Amino acid sequence: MRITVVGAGYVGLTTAVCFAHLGHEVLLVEKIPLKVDMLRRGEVPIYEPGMEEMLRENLKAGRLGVTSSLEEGIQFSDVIFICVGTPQSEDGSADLSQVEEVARETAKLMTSYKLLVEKSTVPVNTHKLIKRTVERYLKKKDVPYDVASNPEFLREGSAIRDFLYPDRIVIGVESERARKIFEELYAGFNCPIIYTDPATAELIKHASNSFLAMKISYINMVADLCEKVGADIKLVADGMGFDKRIGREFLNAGLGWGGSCFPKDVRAFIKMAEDNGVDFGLLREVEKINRRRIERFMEKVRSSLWSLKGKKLAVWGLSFKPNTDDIREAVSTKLVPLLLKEGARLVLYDPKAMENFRRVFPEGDDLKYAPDPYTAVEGASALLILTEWEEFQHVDLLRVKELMELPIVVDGRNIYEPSVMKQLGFEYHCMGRGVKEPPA
Ligand SMILES: NC(=O)c1ccc[n+]([C@@H]2O[C@H](COP(=O)([O-])OP(=O)(O)OC[C@H]3O[C@@H](n4cnc5c(N)ncnc54)[C@H](O)[C@@H]3O)[C@@H](O)[C@H]2O)c1
Ligand SMILES: O=c1ccn([C@@H]2O[C@H](COP(=O)(O)OP(=O)(O)O[C@H]3O[C@H](CO)[C@@H](O)[C@H](O)[C@H]3O)[C@@H](O)[C@H]2O)c(=O)[nH]1
Repeated sequence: MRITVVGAGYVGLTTAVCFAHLGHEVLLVEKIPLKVDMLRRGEVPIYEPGMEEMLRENLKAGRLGVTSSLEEGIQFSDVIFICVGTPQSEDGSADLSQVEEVARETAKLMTSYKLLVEKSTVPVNTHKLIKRTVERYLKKKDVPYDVASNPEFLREGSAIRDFLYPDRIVIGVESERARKIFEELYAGFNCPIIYTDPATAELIKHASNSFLAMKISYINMVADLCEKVGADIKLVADGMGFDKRIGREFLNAGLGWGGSCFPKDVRAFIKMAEDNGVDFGLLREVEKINRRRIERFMEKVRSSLWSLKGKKLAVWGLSFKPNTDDIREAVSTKLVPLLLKEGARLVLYDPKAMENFRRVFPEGDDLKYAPDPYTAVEGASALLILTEWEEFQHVDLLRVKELMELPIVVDGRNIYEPSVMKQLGFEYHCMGRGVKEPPA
């Protein structure tokens, strides 16, 4: 089948590359010329494991093209996936201007049937706004079209796997013609495919994201309690997670949730509920708990070091989670300014996100970037861990200890075993876990 994908961000690029991989003919439309040039050369503007290889393979096979012309995209196929950004507006709601623009420009160019698919995360009933826009801008009023919702659930860092092997596919359609197109498109997928109305599909996406954020905030509160009573949050999460109704995923306590999705989507869901007369106080609390994680971590840093003034601190991990170079709403972007404000001198290291971070936080007298984790800890009074990159599991901790001025580690992601760290001679602070003394 021929498919047009508009927007070459995490979602659009993954959608385009994966559909091409599955044998469809895909044209990817991106409005930033620099991105178009890079993609045509087989270069990926973001770090996403496996993406570059798959992009090159599909460009070479001629199944995937990249253009900056929406007109070309509209002429290319009948199925237009809208994958543009829906960032947060000042009042917390989703800014739908990019979606509106695509709907408007598509309508102006449409001369035959099109299926417009919302893949971006949008508030409930956005499909109605798209329809209204299309009606307004259609040059010939009798051109048939459908608008459908097919929300995307992929995670950054595992985007390709999540797209190709999803837990479920959700499709909100209003016509048999649109449904048939989706049936053909997703024919090879071996997972539940839920056909519903567009409003329900739009809500499934938001309800899922907010639920996951709630799960993390919940476990973070339990982690605080664990610290007070001497229990171990990892074991509590394991014990809860074996219950199939709960599940172990998204029960990792620590610095809380960030990224380009949860913060803006939880906010948008609260606003959406409020606009519809529903007070979602529960989610406001979920946000509040998440904001407090930063302060909880700072308390640990302060109490382990007394004053931060003039102290050299190493920071490992800047991306909002491992396997991505994305620093949008990453805890690092909030913690680094706080640490600098309290007088600390920082040396930062991240396997992939340093370039992005440096653009926002340029190097200065008190802020340096290290080429590897060992250089970062040289002479440091403490090591702070903000992201659980796999690489940190494999460092030589004895070498780390030797390089540091003081062997203090404040781990915001619980990546090491407290008892092992103690044996190695570290003063190890983590989130919700104490060092268990061996039984007498
Ligand atoms: N990032 C994720 O992991 C993820 C996962 C699921 C859903 N989502 C949702 O999907 C949507 C896209 O997210 P993203 O992270 O890919 O966004 P992004 O900001 O990384 O990418 C959006 C891209 O669309 C392009 N664009 C905007 N208007 C355009 C137009 N008129 N024509 C062509 N290109 C245009 C932008 O230049 C940009 O490259 C959002 O609604 C997001 O909430 C994101
Ligand atoms: O047990 C956990 C799991 C995650 N996180 C944090 O939660 C945030 C989000 O993580 P994750 O969900 O893995 O990343 P995203 O790529 O933002 O993906 C989320 O947001 C996407 C955009 O809507 C959805 O498509 C995905 O299903 C949803 O998981 C990150 O800061 C993680 O560090 C935790 O603190 N503890």
